[in-house]
Amino acid sequence: KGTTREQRALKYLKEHAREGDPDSVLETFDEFCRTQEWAMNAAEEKGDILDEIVRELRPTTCLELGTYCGYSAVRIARQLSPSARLITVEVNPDYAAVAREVVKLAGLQDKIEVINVDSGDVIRELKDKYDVTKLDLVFLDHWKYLYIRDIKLIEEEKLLKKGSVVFADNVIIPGAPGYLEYIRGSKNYNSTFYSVHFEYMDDMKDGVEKSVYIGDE
Ligand SMILES: Cn1cnc(CNC(=O)c2cc(-c3ccc(F)cc3)cc(O)c2O)c1
Ligand SMILES: [Mg+2]
Repeated sequence: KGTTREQRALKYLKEHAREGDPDSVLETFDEFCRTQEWAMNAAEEKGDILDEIVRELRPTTCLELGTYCGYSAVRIARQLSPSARLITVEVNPDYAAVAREVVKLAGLQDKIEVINVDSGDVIRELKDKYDVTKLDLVFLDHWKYLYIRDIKLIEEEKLLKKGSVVFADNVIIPGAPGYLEYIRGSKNYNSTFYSVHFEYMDDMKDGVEKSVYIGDE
């Protein structure tokens, strides 16, 4: 059919979601994934935990690694205060293009910046090029073997402060063993594991890990 799954999802959203309404975009995307085609959104139980973290933390500067189609970017940004913002990084240009459309459809383009680069490059530029001083929330949802590389880069750049939260998806499926070992073994974090269902699959279990930074600034 010449279209990709991501393009079909975007078409469905444009046809069925209420423009400018983030909740409608998310509900419609969940409907698409439940009735038409599965997609790797941090949805349902994972999204509920993400919602709770954002509500409690009230972050002003958020970083997401692994935008995909923008589902979790919209989920995070819909709860951000007026001056708060989310920088979301996607290495795949086709995904980034779809994500920008989804963000626009949700009316959140003033809160979300989608950057189409490799996360390893952009983390070093956040301070100088993206005017970031500290990150209040980091959401890891990109290639699972890169979680450990990128959290170390974030620490090296001194981008975390006491209370910053690092939230990681898929620590069971596909799994991020190196990352889990590192973050749980580090004295700079208090980590909590949540056993959750895999997105849109009631008979599969995954896990997410919430780590609060308590180390030196
Ligand atoms: C292509 N690509 C662009 N970004 C990424 C990073 N995300 C993932 O890899 C990812 C993968 C899965 C998953 C898919 C199939 C399967 F059978 C089991 C697990 C679930 C997720 O929630 C993910 O975040 C991959
Ligand atoms: Mg994921």
